[in-house]
Amino acid sequence: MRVLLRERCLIGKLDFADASTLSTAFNRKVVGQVRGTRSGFASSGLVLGRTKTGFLSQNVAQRSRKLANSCKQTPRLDPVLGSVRSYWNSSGDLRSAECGWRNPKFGSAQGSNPQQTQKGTGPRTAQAQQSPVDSVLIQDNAAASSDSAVPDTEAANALPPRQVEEAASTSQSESESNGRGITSQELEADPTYPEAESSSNARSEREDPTKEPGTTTSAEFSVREADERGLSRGDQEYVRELEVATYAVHLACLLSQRIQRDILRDREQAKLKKDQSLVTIADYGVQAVISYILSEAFPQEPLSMVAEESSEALRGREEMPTLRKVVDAVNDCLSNSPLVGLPVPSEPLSTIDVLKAINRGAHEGGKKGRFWVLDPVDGTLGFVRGDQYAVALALVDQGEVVLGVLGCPNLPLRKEWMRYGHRFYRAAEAFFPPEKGLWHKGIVFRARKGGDGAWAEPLISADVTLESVRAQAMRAFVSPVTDPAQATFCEPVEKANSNQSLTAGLAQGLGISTAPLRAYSMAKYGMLAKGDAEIFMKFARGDYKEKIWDHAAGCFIVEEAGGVVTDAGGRPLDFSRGRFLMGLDRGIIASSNPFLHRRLLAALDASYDSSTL
Ligand SMILES: Nc1ncnc2c1ncn2[C@@H]1O[C@H](COP(=O)(O)OS(=O)(=O)O)[C@@H](OP(=O)(O)O)[C@H]1O
Ligand SMILES: [Mg+2]
Repeated sequence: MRVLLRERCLIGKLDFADASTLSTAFNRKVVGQVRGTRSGFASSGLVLGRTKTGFLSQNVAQRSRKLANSCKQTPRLDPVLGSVRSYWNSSGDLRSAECGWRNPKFGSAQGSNPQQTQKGTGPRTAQAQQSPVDSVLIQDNAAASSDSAVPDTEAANALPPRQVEEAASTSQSESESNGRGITSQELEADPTYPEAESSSNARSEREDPTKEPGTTTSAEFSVREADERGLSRGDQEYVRELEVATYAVHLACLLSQRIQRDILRDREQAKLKKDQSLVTIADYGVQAVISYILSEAFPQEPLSMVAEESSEALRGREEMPTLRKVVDAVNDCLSNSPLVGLPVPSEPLSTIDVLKAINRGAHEGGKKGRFWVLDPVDGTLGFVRGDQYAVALALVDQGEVVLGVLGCPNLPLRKEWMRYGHRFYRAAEAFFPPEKGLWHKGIVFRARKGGDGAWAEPLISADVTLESVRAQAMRAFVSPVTDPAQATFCEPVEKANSNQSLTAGLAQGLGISTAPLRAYSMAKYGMLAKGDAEIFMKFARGDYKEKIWDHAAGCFIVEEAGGVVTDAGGRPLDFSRGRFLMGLDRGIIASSNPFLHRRLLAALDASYDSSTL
């Protein structure tokens, strides 16, 4: 009798030194290694399998090596997924192993010929002979995604351009003058924007039929809970704001996830702004969704928000297809509102509604009053590359950050994964099913002043209820490590955004021995808040002025998780001086505890040479 076992393995160009980290991350044993050279590029990798027998490992390694050598194009950057079939006889001896793999980059499946690869002495089973080597297990995440919803441009072109341009150019001063930005006449004149059928259908399906008009929303419920628990007024402050902000970020993350999948299929969707920074439909869409939800939840006062995007770049006839996509994405996203206990808008938002919502982000900030601070898609570069990014929302009251919500849709629960590209993580996740709960879908951090520290919860998704997400929420704590030699530091990926030679020198001075963890976006603050790294450093070059939306939410979350964030002079970041972090001394540093922070400041004092920046 023969037993056919199908082993799924992961083959990738990974450093063998990473074996233990990777096998911990996978909770799998490393069973083989691939080495080979082709076209001048070294091809090497690991084979991870579920088996515990070294027997398979040898065979797999041999087969994989042959495959690597026989391929015209060896994988250079992306890890490659493959499969191994092994044939065992009844006594447990391996008769043959076959290995196939595919480089998603080049799209061609590579596989060994079953006839040639058979090593065993016994005859092959009919089943084994008939089925070809399963050389393509999973495709690149983006290609496999089923989302489409790319609207036709005809309807968008039907919009009178003048009206849209006017709406797009509404300045904050105008919007402050009437509190809503666009006059009711303009609103009425809004042409019947082709209402997305899908949005209204989705809405009627999703609308909670059990919810009576006038019943409490979850946000109200929290306030009531707080009342019942007899909390003082001070303790209750910002409870409702935090709830609404958290729901808004959860929902907006769904929008960003969808657009990220679209972008990975079609990179043309990312555009350059005038300042040469990237912008996508997600930036506008997330800003509109969050702005809309906040202004609906707190209608008593006009929404004040300092946010990265303005609709200026959406002006003009040629931008109408983009604008149309933004409006569709916003309505599609808001149709999911019941997922977070919020009502669906009675009518889908019109183009003007969306432009107005985006333009509410033009507040100047400052010391007085309350304003929200939003980076709709922080780490746009990571976003378009299918990697880390964050949706970051904070509330500033009288110049002080009082709550923060940081959505990190691609942040893995296990820090080992941060050493690898996120697309690898997604592909491998499909390969080795997640071990723990809902955390593989992304993480949302939240905290408020006077609350009980920072919390992390899994990101909601279409099939995951708010209740199940909340049931898994955990307090987020910074790492307990105090020995710099044991510490990990993180920093921006791009050299242009931070002086990496300066940070390398500082790390060396501190005795940090591990390589820096480079990650896009405020996900780095998230990593600190959940104990994945002990230090964060960013030293912008030249006269670059840091923006408050790039740090407000992340900085607050880290502090609430027990960490310290200052500038390089040891002063707290000042979010009360407008849209920029004015008066910043050199750069931004964050540590998991005051002890490490003092050591870092001392190292900075010792090694800082102003000519290096
Ligand atoms: N020259 C320069 N120096 C320093 N910082 C800059 C610079 N240019 C842009 N930015 C801001 O940095 C934000 C991205 O920071 P990251 O930590 O994600 O950087 S990196 O992409 O990982 O290198 C990025 O945020 P997003 O625009 O939201 O991506 C910018 O606000
Ligand atoms: Mg940013």
